[in-house]
Amino acid sequence: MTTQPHLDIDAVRKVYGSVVALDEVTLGVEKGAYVVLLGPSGSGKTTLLSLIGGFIVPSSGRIGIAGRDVTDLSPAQRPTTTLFQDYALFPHMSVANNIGFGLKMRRVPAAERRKRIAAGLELVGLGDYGGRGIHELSGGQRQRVALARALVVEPEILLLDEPLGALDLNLRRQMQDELLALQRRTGRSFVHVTHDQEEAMALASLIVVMNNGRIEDMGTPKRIYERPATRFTATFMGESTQITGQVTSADGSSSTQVETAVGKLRLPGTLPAGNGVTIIIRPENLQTGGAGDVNLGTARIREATFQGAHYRVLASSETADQDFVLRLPPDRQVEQGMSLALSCRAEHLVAVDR
Ligand SMILES: Nc1ncnc2c1ncn2[C@@H]1O[C@H](COP(=O)(O)OP(=O)(O)OP(=O)(O)O)[C@@H](O)[C@H]1O
Repeated sequence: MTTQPHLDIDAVRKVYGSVVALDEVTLGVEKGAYVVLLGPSGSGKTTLLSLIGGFIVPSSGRIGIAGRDVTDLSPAQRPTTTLFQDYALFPHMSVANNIGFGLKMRRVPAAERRKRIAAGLELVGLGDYGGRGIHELSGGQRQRVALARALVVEPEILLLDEPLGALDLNLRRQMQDELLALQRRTGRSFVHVTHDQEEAMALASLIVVMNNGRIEDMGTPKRIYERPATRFTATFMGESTQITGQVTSADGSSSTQVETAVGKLRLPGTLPAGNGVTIIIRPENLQTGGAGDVNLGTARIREATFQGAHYRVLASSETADQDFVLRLPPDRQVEQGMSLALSCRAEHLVAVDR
C-alpha cells in the first residue's frame, strides 16, 4: 500500500486564455515540511499557492490535503490559512480580535477562543499586546500578529506569500529565524513563496524551483545548491563558473571526460558520449596554486571586491575565452592583473545539460 503525501498535488494545470500559468505540476509533500516555492517573477509560484489555498480553481488536476480531496472546496472549507504580504490585518480591531477573527468565523465558543488567542499571543512573543491597536505596532509586530492569526485555527498547512518582502534586511533575517522556530514548535506544514534564493536556503526543508509554470528542480537546499539538476537551477541558486564542453568518452568506467576550452576535464559519473554539457563550479570550490586534482589553467584577476569574510574574484583564463568566479581568503594579497593557477576537485564539477 502506498501512503498519500500530506499535500498531494496531482497533474495540476492552470490556464488563463493562451497563458499557461502552471503546466501539469505534480508534487507530494510530507507533513511538517517547510516547502519553499522559489522562482523568478511569472514562474507560477503564486498561482500554485493560490490553487492550494483554493483562491483559484485548476483548469485540470487534483489537490489533496491530509488524505482529503480539496479540489472543489472553497478557501474557508480547506484546512489551510494564508499569510499575505500586506498581512491584511483589520486596522479597527485590537490585536486580540485580529488573532481571534478566524476562530470566530469558525464559530469557536468564546471561552475556547480566549484561550487560543492567549496561546497565539504567547506563541509569537506578544503576550502583553492583546489590547493594543494595530496602528500601535511595528512592522515586525504586525507580521507576528498575522502569523498568530493564521496559526490559531490550527491549519494543516500554512501558506505564506512573500511574507517578508516588505521588511528591511535585518528584520527579515530575524523573522526568518522566528518562522523556522514557529514551524518547528507547531509541527505544521508551511508552504512559502519567495524569489529570494538566500531566504529559500535559510528556511526550506524542501526547495521547489519553478520556471515557466513548471517544476524545474526539487530537493534539499544543500542538494539543490551543490548538485543542481539544470543550468537554470544552478544559475538561480547563486554564482558559479560555467564551462561548456562536449562529452568525449564514456569509457565504461565510472567517470566521464569532457572536452572544454580549458582542457579535458574528468568528472565522476557516466554521461552519453557526444552530449553537449555545461560544467558548474561553485566559487568556494575553485582553488588556487594547484591544490585540486583537476587543472583549469591560469587566469588573470579582472576584478576583486572585498566582502568581509572573503574576496569575490572575477578572473579570465589566459589561454581561452573562459571566465571564472571564485573566493579568496581576506588575508590573501589580491590585485587586479595577478595571475592565478586554478584547479578544483573532480567531485566539485557538476555537469548539466547545456
Ligand atoms: N489572473 C490572471 N490572468 C492572466 N494571467 C495571469 C493571471 N494570474 C497570473 N497570470 C500569469 O501566469 C503566470 C504565472 O504568474 P504567477 O503570479 O503565478 O507568477 P509568480 O511566480 O508568482 O510571479 P511573481 O513573483 O511576480 O509574483 C504569469 O505569466 C502571469 O502573467
